[in-house]
Amino acid sequence: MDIPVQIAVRLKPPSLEDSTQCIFSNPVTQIVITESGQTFHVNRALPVDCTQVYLFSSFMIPQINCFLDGCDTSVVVFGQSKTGKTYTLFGSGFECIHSECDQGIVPRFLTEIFHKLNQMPEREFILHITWMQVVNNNIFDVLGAGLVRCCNVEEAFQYLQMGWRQRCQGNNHTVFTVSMEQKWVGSNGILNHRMSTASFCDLAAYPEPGLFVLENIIKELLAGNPPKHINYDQCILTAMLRDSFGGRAFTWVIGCISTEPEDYQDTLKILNLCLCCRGIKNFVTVNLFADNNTPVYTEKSVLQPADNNFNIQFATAQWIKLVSNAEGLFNKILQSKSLSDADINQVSEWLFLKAECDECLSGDVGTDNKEIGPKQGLPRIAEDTEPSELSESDAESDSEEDSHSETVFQDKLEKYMEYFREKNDQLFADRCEEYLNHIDSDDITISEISGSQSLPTLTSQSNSGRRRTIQPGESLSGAELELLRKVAAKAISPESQKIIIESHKKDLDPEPKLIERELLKMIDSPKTDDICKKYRVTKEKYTQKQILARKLSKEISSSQSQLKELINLCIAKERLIHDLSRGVCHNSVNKQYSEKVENSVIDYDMVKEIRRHETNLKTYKKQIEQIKRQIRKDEKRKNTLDVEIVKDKLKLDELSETSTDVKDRKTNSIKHFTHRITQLDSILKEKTNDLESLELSKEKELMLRKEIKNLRKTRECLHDQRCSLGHKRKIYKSLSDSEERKLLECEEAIEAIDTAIEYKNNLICGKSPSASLSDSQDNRDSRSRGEQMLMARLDKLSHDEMKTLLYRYFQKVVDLRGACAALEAGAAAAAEEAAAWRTRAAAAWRHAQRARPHAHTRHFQSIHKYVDSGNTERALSLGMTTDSETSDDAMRLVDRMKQLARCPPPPVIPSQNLRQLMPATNMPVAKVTKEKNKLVIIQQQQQNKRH
Ligand SMILES: Nc1ncnc2c1ncn2[C@@H]1O[C@H](COP(=O)(O)OP(=O)(O)OP(=O)(O)O)[C@@H](O)[C@H]1O
Repeated sequence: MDIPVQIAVRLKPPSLEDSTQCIFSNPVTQIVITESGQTFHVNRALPVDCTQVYLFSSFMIPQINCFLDGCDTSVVVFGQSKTGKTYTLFGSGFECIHSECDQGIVPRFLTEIFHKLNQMPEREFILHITWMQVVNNNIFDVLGAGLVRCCNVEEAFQYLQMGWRQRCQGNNHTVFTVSMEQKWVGSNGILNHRMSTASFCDLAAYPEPGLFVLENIIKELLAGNPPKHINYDQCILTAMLRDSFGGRAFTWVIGCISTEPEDYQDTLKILNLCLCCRGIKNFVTVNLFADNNTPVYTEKSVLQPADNNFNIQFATAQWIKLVSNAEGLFNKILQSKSLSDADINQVSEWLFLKAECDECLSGDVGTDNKEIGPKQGLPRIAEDTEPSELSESDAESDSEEDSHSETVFQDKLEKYMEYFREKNDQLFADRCEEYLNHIDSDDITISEISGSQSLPTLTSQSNSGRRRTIQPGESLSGAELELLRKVAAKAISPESQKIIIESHKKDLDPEPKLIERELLKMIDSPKTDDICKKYRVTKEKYTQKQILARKLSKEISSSQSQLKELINLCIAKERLIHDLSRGVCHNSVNKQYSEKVENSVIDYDMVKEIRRHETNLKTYKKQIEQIKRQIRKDEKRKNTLDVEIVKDKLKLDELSETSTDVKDRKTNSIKHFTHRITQLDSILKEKTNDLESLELSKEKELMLRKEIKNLRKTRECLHDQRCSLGHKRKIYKSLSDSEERKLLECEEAIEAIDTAIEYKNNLICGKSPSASLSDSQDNRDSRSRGEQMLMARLDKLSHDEMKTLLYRYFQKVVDLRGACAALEAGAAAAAEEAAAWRTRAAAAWRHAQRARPHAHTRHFQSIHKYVDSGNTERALSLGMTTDSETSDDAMRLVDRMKQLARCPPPPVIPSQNLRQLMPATNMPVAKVTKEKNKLVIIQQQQQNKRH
């Protein structure tokens, strides 16, 4: 099985506590990160304070189990000088003064191996150690005795102590090897014979030449797809590490690195080399001996064939029971729907094979078999059922013995029944628990399955077990494959296992993974886009590979069932041939000569028949070979696909992790920026408002100034008009009515324009126009209710309405002024007339003085006095009382007075009073002048008041 080289990175603790660290590791995410942010994904990122125990337990247990199961293992330590390579592999030393806690991987490995072997007394083992050093491409045996046999841990430690003392110090490579041969008979009666080697290599630091050669080989291996021939014999080191890189060992590479900034470049080099190793795939297999898996019978069983026969029959019966139990259990598990697709396939296949077995056992195999007899037994152990026929013949020869053996048989039957029932129940309970644990946590330790007891059950679970019957020792058994699969699963790190489970789960779940959805939804950015793209491409590949793997599984299982059919046919044929041959022999040996002649024709036919069957058998065997080759090819392809799927899954996970990181960082920065933007936005809004108001006020000011300018122009025009009209009136002493009105309009308009200019000036100066225009509290208080209502109404008028109203008032004012002027003129004429009359009255008086007595004089004097003072009523009343002899002039005077009394002089309306018609009666009057480019505003309200 292809298992990638596994990588662990160990950081050497900084020499000083407060010294700066330029490399960090995250044991949770298994990432080593440099100060520049460069990340290295490894299988184990060990913490800087990682103890020797932690290091050992974090990845060496699966290696030990693998080694015990017959696989080669390897630990290779890379690193610059003084980074703890030797410390990691061996510890600080093996003298009494050295603490056990400091023991490195090698002593712990030896301790654990001997401990486990002690727990498995059924295993015979021979364990050897070697300790070699490569100094300048020369090999140097540290122990001086080549392979050294160790029977127990104490012996091993003695050699360790010795080697530690004898080893060469300096920059050289050290290779420590433990090789072990094991033999044991499994509870299934199968002899297991395995050989495994564990090598531990403490590599020299750069620039040792062998290291460069190794580096090149690693790169060659990495680039070689399909694998090309690698020349390992370039130097001693690479020859020794042949199995560790691109070979058959289950390899862990440990990168020992320094965290000191001055070693940064060297550290990066080591990390990159480690990462290169990660891409190498080793083909790990169980090293089986050529004589493995052949049934082994104990002495007793050889001596008592009848008992053995019985045992086999009984075992067959129990086996059938066991298989039925398993069937029930599998059906239950299938119904629970908690299995992945691959598991469902496996279980379905198992059930299918079971059904086939049932058919076979019920005697419906074929006509050939039927001819032979009813006792078929299981196809795989068909030859073992032969002794049953023997027992028949024995029965004929010795019937007495039979009756005795029947009682013994009954006793034994009961004993074995009890024993098998117990065993069966226990086995199933164990398997069931293991299986459920596997479903729950996917965390079966290899040690659980590596024991000899677990093998039969695993064989029963695996269809590949059939291959053993076909070609013993040539390929791996189902149990072994299962074991390797689990070793591979263990070796891939718990994270990868999770991924596999996830991927299985996902197959059942049509909903895409959350992270995937999230990833696809991610915010657009070049980096995220790239990740998304990569993720999609990898995902597509991954899905295709999964489909292909499933297809291959199906193909394999159909080939296997085909194979099974053919094997059954072969067995049947062999039996037939065997029986026919026996028949021929029997004829030729036992019969008389005459009978022989009689039967020679029959024999001839039988021989022909045998030949025919033999030809058929050959064809079947050829087909079997072909199918086997095909299966092997498919399985290899599937294994490669499986590894690729796991790799893709890892890649997908990495990508999703990266994208999550990017996304998190992005979200954080987006949050930060959003906050900042909100802040800036509010500031901007404030500033914009200020600016707007400033701009507005500037614009407004400009507008106002423009308006004032225009108003002034209009005022000038009006003023000109007024002047010309006034001039005309001066010249011609009077004006036409329309001209008079025009003059008044001009004057009023000029006054209105002045007010408007004053108003706009107020606005420019920043005085609230409303303050000047709107009614102040005083005004409001002083107003009558009617006025207040009127003001309220005016406030609600629209612009146009206000314009119309103002225009009307303007016309009214002009009208009033016109009327006023007319009245003034009338009054002036009347005054003139009164003066004329007074002159005439005086003349008349003088005339009367001369003609009348003094009494009248006083009377007329008082009349005149009242007329002069304007008290016409009084003058009139006096006039009434005048004598009848009063002159005609006096009478005319009286008439005129009466006329004047009926038309009193019109009241003079000062023009400024017209302003009171406007709502703002106390509008401030400001005089705006320019003085050295500054506006000087003189408040004139007081003056107005005085007016
Ligand atoms: N993780 C660690 N914890 C405690 N001590 C350590 C650690 N790593 C290394 N040391 C100590 O650092 C020193 C150097 O370690 P070691 O000799 O193992 O380095 P090295 O890489 O094998 O060096 P060289 O290449 O020269 O053989 C030793 O004294 C060892 O005890």
